[in-house]
Amino acid sequence: MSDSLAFLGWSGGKVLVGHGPFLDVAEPPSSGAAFYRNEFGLGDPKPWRVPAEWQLVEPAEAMEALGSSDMPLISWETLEATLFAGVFQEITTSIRWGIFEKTVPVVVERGRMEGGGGAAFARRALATAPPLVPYGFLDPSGGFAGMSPEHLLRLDGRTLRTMALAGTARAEEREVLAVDEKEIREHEFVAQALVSKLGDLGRLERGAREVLDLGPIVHFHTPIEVALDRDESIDSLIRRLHPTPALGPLPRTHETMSRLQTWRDRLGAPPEFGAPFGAVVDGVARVLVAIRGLWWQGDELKLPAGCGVIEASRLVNEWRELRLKREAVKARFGL
Ligand SMILES: C=C(O[C@H]1C=CC=C(C(=O)O)[C@@H]1O)C(=O)O
Repeated sequence: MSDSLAFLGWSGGKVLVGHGPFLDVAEPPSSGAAFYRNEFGLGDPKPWRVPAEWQLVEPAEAMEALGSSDMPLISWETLEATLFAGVFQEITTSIRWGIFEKTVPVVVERGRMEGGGGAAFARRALATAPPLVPYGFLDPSGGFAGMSPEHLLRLDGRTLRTMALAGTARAEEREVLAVDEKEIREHEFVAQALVSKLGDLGRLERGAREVLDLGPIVHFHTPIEVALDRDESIDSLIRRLHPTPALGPLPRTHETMSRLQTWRDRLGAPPEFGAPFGAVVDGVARVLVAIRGLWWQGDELKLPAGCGVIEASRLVNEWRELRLKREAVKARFGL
């Protein structure tokens, strides 16, 4: 047994826990469990990680197994707006030139930890309640843990479920979000892109756009379900969907992806931030979008957040939205 561990909120209130060492493979096993971990650009040829041991347990049991280490003390660095402002400017120029309709830069707040955090972060993530889903991957040198509100997909037999999640406001601004044209437009880019990416796979049902409450923060949410005409592999569905315009560029081309990757690298986004993270258990798959989390390596901590930028976006508002998302993550982790 090694000290590496992965977890993911599963159906029925359970959590899937996998213990390393993990065997990295190109395809998911047809029975048993494997985790899916990849980078944003999906460059890993063996993204499936088969654990040496796995269980589906109650979150409390998974938390207990992580021990009782204290939360680390964190000294956060002041986040300078200059770098983001430069990227924002380049994005708005690209939008005006017609290269993008929408893209999603990522800003990273950095901190230094005193007293190691992995297990304590994972325990906090596991304490979350739906609609947030806990996820994480830890080894002795580093890892990530978070509570994501966004499923990239859930696949059970020929039923595929996904969602558009984009458009953000503070809880107090819930009413105005519901009629905010810019936020609706931002959301509709995502919902309509999903409909057009999936429409040829079977009978698609798009649910109504509604406001999803996540405590201090609210989003527009549209559920989408497809009754698939034939069996589809999880990997091909992941590639078809990721990144949706909730995290990626619209249109999604080699060129727009590479521009986004350059901005992400410049701003220091962790490679797995916004990437699919999921698992398969006996052929049933759940794949999240890895957002609202913490990433660490040694004593260095990162808290990334992204924001959708469209033509109507303004720097000050996006900066405020990024802070809101980071504050929501800090509050959930008790930081
Ligand atoms: C990219 C993030 O959020 C996504 C999910 C919900 C709303 C979003 C938005 O309004 O921009 C983002 O698409 C993040 O939390 O870092």
